Amino acid sequence: MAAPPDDDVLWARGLHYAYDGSPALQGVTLGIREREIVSISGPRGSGKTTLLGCLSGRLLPAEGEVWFNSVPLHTMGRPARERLRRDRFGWIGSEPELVPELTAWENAALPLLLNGTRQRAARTAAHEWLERLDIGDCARKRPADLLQSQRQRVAIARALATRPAVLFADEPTAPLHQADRLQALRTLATAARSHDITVVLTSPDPAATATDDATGAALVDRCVALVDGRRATSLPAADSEGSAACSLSV
Ligand SMILES: Nc1ncnc2c1ncn2[C@@H]1O[C@H](COP(=O)(O)OP(=O)(O)OP(=O)(O)O)[C@@H](O)[C@H]1O
Repeated sequence: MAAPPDDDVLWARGLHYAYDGSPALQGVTLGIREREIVSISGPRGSGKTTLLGCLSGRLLPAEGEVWFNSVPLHTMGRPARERLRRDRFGWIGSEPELVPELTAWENAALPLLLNGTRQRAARTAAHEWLERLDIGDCARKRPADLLQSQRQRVAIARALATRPAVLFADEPTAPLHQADRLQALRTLATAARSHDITVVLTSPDPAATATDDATGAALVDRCVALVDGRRATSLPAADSEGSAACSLSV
C-alpha cells in the first residue's frame, strides 16, 4: 500500500461506495492540501454528500483508502474514527441540526464543552464566532426563535469554534437566501484562511463558490467536479465562464 503524498492533509484513492447495491461513488481519487479550500460540485445525486461522508470518516468506503495526515481512516476502528472526527474535523450540514433546548451560544459552545474546554473559555469563543457571523445579538435566543438563516449561522459558528484541522461543509449555504449566501461563504473562507483550517465543501453550482462578487477574490482554491460518482475531467464551459478559480476542475 503506497503512502499518500506528504503535502496532502487528506488523501483518498479509488473510493467506491454503494447504497443497497446502487453505486454512489465509483473510484474517486482526490488529494486535499493543507489550508486548501476545495469545492466539490456536481448535479443532484452525483455523489457529493457520499464523498464528503467518506472523506470525513462518517461513511466507510466499500473499497479504497482515505488518509488524514498519513493516518489511515479506512482501517481505523469505529471508536478511533469517532475520536478523530470529534477532535480534528468539523461538520456543517445543509440543515442546522441544533439542540432546541439550548441557546445559540450554548449550541455554538457545545463541541468545546464536550472536548473539555472550560465553560468561560467556551462561552467567550462561542460569542466571538457568533459576532463574526453577524448574529451576536441572537446569542441568548433558542433555535425556535431564530430564522433558518440565523440557525445555519449558529451551526457554522459551532463548527468553526473548535478550530478543526479540516472542516467539511455539505452545501452549507443551502438554507440561506441568495443575499446571505455570499456573506456566509465569505465568512467561512476568511475564517478558514485566518485560522489555517482546510475546508472541503459541496455545492451544486461551482460558479456560486468561485469568486466573491464584491471583491473579485477567490472564495475557494479549487473545484472538483463529480458526475455519476466519478471525477469529471473538466467543467462544462458554461459553468467555468467568469470563474477563474474553478475554470479547471482537476
Ligand atoms: N441513504 C441513502 N440510501 C439510498 N441511496 C442513497 C442514500 N443517500 C444517497 N443515495 C443515492 O446515492 C447517490 C449519490 O447521492 P449523494 O447524496 O451522495 O449525491 P449528491 O451529489 O450529494 O446529491 P444532492 O445534491 O441531491 O445532495 C444518489 O443516487 C442518491 O439517490
